[in-house]
Amino acid sequence: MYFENLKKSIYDLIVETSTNLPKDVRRAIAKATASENAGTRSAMSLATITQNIGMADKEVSPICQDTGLPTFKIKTPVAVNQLEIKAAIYESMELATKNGKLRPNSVDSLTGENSGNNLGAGTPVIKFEQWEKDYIDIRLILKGGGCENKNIQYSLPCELEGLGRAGRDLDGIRKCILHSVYQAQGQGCSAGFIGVGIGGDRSAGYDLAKEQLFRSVDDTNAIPELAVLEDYIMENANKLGIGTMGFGGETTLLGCKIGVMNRIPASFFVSVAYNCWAFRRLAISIIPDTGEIKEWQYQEGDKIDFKAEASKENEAGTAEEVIILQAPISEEDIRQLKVGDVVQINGMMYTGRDAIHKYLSTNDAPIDLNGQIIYHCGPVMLKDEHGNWQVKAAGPTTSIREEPYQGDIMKKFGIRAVIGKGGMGARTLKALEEHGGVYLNAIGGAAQYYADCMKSVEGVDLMQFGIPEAMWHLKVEGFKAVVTMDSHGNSLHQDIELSSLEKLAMFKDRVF
Ligand SMILES: O=C(O)C[C@H](O)C(=O)O
Ligand code: SF4
Repeated sequence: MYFENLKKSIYDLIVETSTNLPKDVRRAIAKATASENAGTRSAMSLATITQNIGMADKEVSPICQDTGLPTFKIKTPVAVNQLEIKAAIYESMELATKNGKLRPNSVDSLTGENSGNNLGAGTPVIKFEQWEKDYIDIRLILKGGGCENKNIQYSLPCELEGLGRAGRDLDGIRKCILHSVYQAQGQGCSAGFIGVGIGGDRSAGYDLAKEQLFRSVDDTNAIPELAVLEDYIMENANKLGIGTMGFGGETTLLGCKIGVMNRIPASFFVSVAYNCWAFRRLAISIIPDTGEIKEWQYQEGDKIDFKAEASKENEAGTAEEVIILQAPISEEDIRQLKVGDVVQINGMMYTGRDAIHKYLSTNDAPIDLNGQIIYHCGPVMLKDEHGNWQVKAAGPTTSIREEPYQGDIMKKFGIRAVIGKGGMGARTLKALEEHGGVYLNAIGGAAQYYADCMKSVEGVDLMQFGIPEAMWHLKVEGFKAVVTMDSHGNSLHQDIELSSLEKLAMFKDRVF
């Protein structure tokens, strides 16, 4: 019975972590929502984000389609069998994947094959420690790939754009942390949380940074200098004006937690783990005799119940002037769109992410893409009892990874719009101008909100790349996005990057 109970406890932890955002994270997001100016793109995005949190909770479905690299940190009393816990984790992971609570996310790095059940070499990550207490503590974080890609490690001393020299002292650390927020821009689905590790070697530094993400958002650092630094960063990183999704705005950072460990004389690392707003981490205490849950962690304070229904702000943001797009779209219509326009898509779109872009660069498309819309998205899909595919979660993925291919592919196949998040670079911008195309920024992490817009799955191609990477043919209704790169050479991402760099430079002078 112990093993069955243990499996159930871990399964519940996985489902809860994937679908129900912790109380402290909700409060931070509510605070950001309250401070954003009404009518801005950031306010509209936050309204979508909070609605999405409510929907995930209500439907017990993933908050974001990228359920990340599941990382378990476990503390056990001395006599507990750790191998049994590992076995229970494997079985629970498989079941949670089968039930659509986790996306199959474990990919063979050499062959590209998705294992389909979230198990494989190095996945999930499981780390054990022993302790003197009489219960088992299991912590889980589901940290998505987009924010993981924005982690950064500095080796001091170094030169930082906008900030100049960062030396081997508290002030140098301050500069690195501010720079880490700047370099993430909106790509890790800002506003984000950061965990910082000072010291260690390269791997211990990152471990320490990630460990900070397990601290409660509301706690105060026990080391006075670091408590001051955390407050300083929270106040000043929010002056960078990057805002939600990088649309500009008041809140760029939702939390900053800093830890320190010793280093060796030659090395001085500052490691930063960036986590998106979809900050999914929870913990349980387990009774070692029965395997049952004794207590859920992170339960302090009020729980803000975000509504699963559209709010006024969300409607207001879209109602002012929504442009309806329906594919196939003509070049003429696309050239009318300008940065800042809010669009609503009705009709067909086709998913395509990393594997598809690489494939399309050297192969024919499986369907006619002339005038069509490509959606950078790796959804969570499940078959219903009739064998039909259902979209379970389907927010955008970070588009910049497709930068080497995007412009050429749009021209080659006549694609008129791509949807993703975080924006794209100069090469794509040039192609949008030459060919007549737009980049549409969807709200990152709003996987339930977008899944709800998907009215039917009309087909799928290239399934050999696995569920997240296949080309899904989706019929949508009321799919909201913002034009952030147009065919006239304008890019909101470029503008925000420049203006935030100018603001970053205001923090050049010594503070500590
Ligand atoms: O893999 C995904 O679906 C999204 C990813 O987490 C991202 O932020 O790009
Ligand atoms: S899509 Fe955004 S919210 Fe989802 S895991 Fe990636 S960074 Fe996080």
